[in-house]
Amino acid sequence: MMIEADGFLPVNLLTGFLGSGKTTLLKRILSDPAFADTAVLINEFGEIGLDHDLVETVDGEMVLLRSGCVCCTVRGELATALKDLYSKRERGLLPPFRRVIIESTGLADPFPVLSTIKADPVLRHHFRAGNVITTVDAVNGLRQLDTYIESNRQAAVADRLVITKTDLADDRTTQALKARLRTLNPDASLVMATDADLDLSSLADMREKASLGDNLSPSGFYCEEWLQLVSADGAPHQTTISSIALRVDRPVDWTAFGLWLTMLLNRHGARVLRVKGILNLKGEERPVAVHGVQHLVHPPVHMEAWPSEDRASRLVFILDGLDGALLKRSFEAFTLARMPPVAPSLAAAQ
Ligand SMILES: Nc1nc2c(ncn2[C@@H]2O[C@H](COP(=O)(O)OP(=O)(O)OP(=O)(O)O)[C@@H](O)[C@H]2O)c(=O)[nH]1
Repeated sequence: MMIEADGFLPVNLLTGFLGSGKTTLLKRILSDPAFADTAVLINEFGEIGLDHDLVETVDGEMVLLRSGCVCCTVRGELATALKDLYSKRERGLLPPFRRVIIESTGLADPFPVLSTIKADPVLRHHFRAGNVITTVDAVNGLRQLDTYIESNRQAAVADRLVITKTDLADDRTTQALKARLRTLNPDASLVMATDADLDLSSLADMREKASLGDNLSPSGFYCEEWLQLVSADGAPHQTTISSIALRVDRPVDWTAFGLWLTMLLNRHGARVLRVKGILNLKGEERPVAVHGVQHLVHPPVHMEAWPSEDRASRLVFILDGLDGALLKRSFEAFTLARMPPVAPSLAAAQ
């Protein structure tokens, strides 16, 4: 089946620092009927694909969601993923989606993503830059802007700034964050994720356009200029960021795990940029999703079902200046010590 008279499909970029609420916003977007006919590309950071696992409706690398969206994981180059998507659309293997949303990783520099479309001769015949939607966490946002250049870049190139977690932050902090964002990016519209009246469709560039004249969005125009500005003297410097994935095959004791995580974040929260995972807890049929961002631990969420056959507990940590190998040893010592296969004294006697 061939698609008729295609225009240029807008590619919207959903970005924002680690744990700032990109996936949470994306889930809302995916369930909004206004976003039927949307293809969503999800990127991953870390050794195992937890982003992918944590979207409960996903099964495999490319799925059709009930809402009419196509959802895929980007494994290699973004340009390849976009071309693949377009070719499947043309061949009628996918519904004729009208727009794309890419969820970037929390540490992504938005500029290469935006320039991918402009730079690629094939892509620029089918796609155009849509909106950059940037989530900023009200609890951790100011500190992240002070410390990480990526956070500044993500905010500076945004067409839409979405402040999340205002329900967890005091009003003064939220106002200070707003003022800071306004200085970095006076033109973007600024909304609160918790606002009951938030019109999600106003965040993305929704329209397929027929003429090339429309083929440049403000972010496409101003991107390089802005990046130079926010990279100027006095801007935060890149630090040592690494990720570590942990895996435990035996069910985990929630109390032991909770204690270990609390101790870790009390002591090193500033250096634990993000922790997320899926846990197989002792005595629980369903998996539990855990999320933390620096000192903030979000309430654990019981998921409906395991997303795949794999029943192991899996955690990904993104660390700044903290030794992942040490963290792994501490986790293993702690969790294994609390759930020995046989009593240690018996094991020693054998
Ligand atoms: N209370 C509250 N929690 C939120 C809000 N937005 C997101 N969260 C929680 O913050 C945690 C991280 O949210 P995600 O949506 O996974 O963040 P993310 O930006 O996709 O994370 P990464 O992909 O790891 O960078 C989760 O536990 C969410 O439930 C909000 O507005 N209020």
